[in-house]
Amino acid sequence: MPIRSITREFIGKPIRCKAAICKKSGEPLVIEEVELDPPKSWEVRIKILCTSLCHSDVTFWKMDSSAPAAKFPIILGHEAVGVVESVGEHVEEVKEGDLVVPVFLANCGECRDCESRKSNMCSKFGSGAIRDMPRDGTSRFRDMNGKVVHHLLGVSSFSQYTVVDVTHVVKIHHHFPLHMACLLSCGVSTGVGAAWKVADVEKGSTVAIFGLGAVGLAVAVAAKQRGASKIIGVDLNQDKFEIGKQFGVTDFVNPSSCNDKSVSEVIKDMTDGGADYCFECIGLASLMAEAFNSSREGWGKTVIIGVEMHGSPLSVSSYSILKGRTITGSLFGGFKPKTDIPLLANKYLDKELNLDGFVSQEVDFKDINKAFDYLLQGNTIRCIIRMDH
Ligand SMILES: NC(=O)c1ccc[n+]([C@@H]2O[C@H](COP(=O)([O-])OP(=O)(O)OC[C@H]3O[C@@H](n4cnc5c(N)ncnc54)[C@H](O)[C@@H]3O)[C@@H](O)[C@H]2O)c1
Ligand SMILES: [Zn+2]
Ligand SMILES: [Zn+2]
Repeated sequence: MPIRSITREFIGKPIRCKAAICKKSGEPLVIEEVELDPPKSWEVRIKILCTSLCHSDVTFWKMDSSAPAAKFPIILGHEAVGVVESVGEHVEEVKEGDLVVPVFLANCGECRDCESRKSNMCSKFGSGAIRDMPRDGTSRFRDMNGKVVHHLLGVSSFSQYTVVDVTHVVKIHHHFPLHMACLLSCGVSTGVGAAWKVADVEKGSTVAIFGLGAVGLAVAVAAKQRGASKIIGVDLNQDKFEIGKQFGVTDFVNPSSCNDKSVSEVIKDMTDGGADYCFECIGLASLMAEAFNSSREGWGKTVIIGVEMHGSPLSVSSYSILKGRTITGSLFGGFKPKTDIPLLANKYLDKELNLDGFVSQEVDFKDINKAFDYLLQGNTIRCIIRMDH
C-alpha cells in the first residue's frame, strides 16, 4: 500500500497509533501506543509521513519539569508533512487525502493581525498553542492507561497520527517533495522569512549570521539570493564554514579563535564598521547582544530568531539604539503560513530558491532518539525521521 494512502475505517472514531512520548524533561523519548481522538470541529487528523527535529523541540524537551509551561508526558515535534486522514465539522479548506504541512503558528486569516500586512502573529489563536488544542485547551491523546498525553505547539508530529487545528494546517501540491515540505514546516521558512520579510536584505549588503544550523543556513541562502555581498557565519563548530559555503556563507568567525577581541569587534573590522543585517539563530541572550553589537551604527538591523534556551533576558545599551541601530525578532520569519509556504514551495519548484542540502541524515521512527543525539553533538543540519505505517 503506498504510504500516502489513508484507510477510512477509523473515521469518526479514536485511532490507536505509535507515538514517541517524552515522559520527563531530558529523558530519551519512548515509543508507545497512544489513543488519538477523532478531530473535533475545526480540527484535522493527519497521518504523518515524515518529521524532522528543530532545535526548538530540544529546548522544550530540556525544559525543567517544574517550569510553569512544562507539561509531561508530551508528544514533541512540529516540523512535518502528512496526509489528511479525516476532518472535523466546519473544515472545508482541506479534505481526506490532501498533502498538508502542519505549522506551529496559527493563521486564521480573519483577525486583525492575519489581515494586516505588518504581522503574522494571529491574535485570535495566539503564537502557538504551546500545550494542547488552541480552541478548548484539551488534548486528543491518551496513553493506554487512559492518562492524558499533551500536545506541543499545536502540532505534535512525533506520532504516526496527530490532530491539528485547521488554522495550523497548510495545503500543498500533492506531488511536492516530502522532505522539502517537511523543512518548509519550520526551520527553512523561518530563516528565509527572517532575511526576506523581516530584514528585507538588499543587494550589496553585509550580513552576519550567528549559528549555522538549518535556520541560520536558510538565512544565508535567502541573503545570497538577494545579492548580499558578504555573508559572515559565526559558529563554534569550525566544520560549519565548509558546510556554510554551500549555502552562500562567504566568511566565517569562530568565537573560540577571536583571541583578545570580541566577535562583534572582529565583525566590525570585516565590514568596515558593522554588518548591515545581523541574525541570531542560536538562542542565547549573550549572543543576541553580540549580534546587535556587530550591527552598523546608523542603520544596522538585528533580527532575533533563536528561542532563548534558559529564558534569560536580553541586555543591550540604549545608547547603541540611539545611534540608529534597530533590534527586532520574529516567529516563523514573519511569514504567514497559509500564503507564504505555498509561495516558497513555488519558488523552490521554479528553481528561484535553491533549498537543497538541508537534509543531513535520515532515521526510522524507532530510532528517533538518534536525531536528538545528532543535534546535541552538533553534526546535523536536519535529520528526517521517517514514519512507519
Ligand atoms: N523564531 C522562530 O520562529 C524559530 C523557528 C525555528 C527555530 N528557532 C530557533 O532558532 C535557533 C536555531 O535553530 P536550529 O534548529 O537551526 O538549531 P541548530 O542546533 O541546528 O543550530 C545551532 C547552531 O548554533 C551553533 N552554536 C551553538 N552554540 C553556539 C555558541 N555559543 N556560539 C556560536 N555558535 C553556537 C551550533 O554549532 C549550530 O551550528 C534555535 O534557538 C531554535 O529554537 C526559532
Ligand atoms: Zn521549529
Ligand atoms: Zn488570525
